[in-house]
Amino acid sequence: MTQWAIEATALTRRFGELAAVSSLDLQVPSGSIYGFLGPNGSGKTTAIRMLTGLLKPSDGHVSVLGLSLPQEAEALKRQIGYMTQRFSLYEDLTVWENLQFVARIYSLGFREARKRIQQLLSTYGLEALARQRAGSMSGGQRQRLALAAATLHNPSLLFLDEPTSAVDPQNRRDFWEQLFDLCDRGTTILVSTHYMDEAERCHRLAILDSGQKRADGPPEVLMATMGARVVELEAPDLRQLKQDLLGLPEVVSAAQLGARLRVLVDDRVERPQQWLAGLPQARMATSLEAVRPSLEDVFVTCTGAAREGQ
Ligand SMILES: Nc1ncnc2c1ncn2[C@@H]1O[C@H](COP(=O)(O)OP(=O)(O)OP(=O)(O)O)[C@@H](O)[C@H]1O
Repeated sequence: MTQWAIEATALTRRFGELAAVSSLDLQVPSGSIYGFLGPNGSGKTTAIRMLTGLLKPSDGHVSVLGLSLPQEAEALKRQIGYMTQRFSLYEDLTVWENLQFVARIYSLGFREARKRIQQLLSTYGLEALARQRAGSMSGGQRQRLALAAATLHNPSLLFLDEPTSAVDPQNRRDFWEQLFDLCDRGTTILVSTHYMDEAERCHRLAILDSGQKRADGPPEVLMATMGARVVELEAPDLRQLKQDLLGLPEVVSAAQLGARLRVLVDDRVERPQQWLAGLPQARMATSLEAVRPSLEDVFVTCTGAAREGQ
């Protein structure tokens, strides 16, 4: 196995005037869970489609599992699994029939298919639903079926495009347990999401915005090196305080969270807590607390989202 499951250099896809993905450099380590974090329209699906060989890049080089794309896309197909954003199985077929259909696509023999399907039904808690039509299942059940279908042929690389957008928090947690199980068994996973908590579970991630990669690395490194520190304030008039603080060049962003104001202070300010406490704008503050950064803070600092949203 090569060190990198995916390597891309200057990967670009244009649709007319629009650069949906622009000069993307990427290295995804084998055996890890790698995240694409970005808002709607940031280019996550377009990048994934290029990395699966389904969409031709306008520019750049891509190698996936040692195969050059798009030239070797056909050879790649059997080695990857792809769970698309929308449920792409047959709603009129039962769970069993859907999996049988996928097994036929991968030319599994009758016995082999039956064994593998039974295995998958057990892994993904679908045994009792085997004879149920996919169209009548809940979001979480459909998602488990889609994951079973995407992994039926034991791919070494799995692409998941916003897999948890239609499921509740408990199902999301269970789903991530299943991803870690797959990863423990050696599968490399590339997963796109716009949920920050989900991105934080990845071993590494790339932050995408308007088709460009703004940052990449392990979540804890991104949080430690984002160039700002976080202080939460409590005060009587948070809306006014927010406006006042945003006028200061040292303040990267300020966002209200319930009764608190979360302030990102440029890390050139040595003691952000004391600095804020000494500002006349913050004289009414009743509490000031330094807190751990989140990926949302990283996102705000590297995309400039906070200032645009003022
Ligand atoms: N086939 C296409 N033709 C024209 N424009 C496209 C096409 N596919 C995507 N785009 C545009 O490219 C940009 C990136 O879209 P993409 O679907 O890759 O983003 P995304 O991050 O996956 O968004 P979402 O979270 O909404 O799925 C968008 O502006 C989109 O409208």
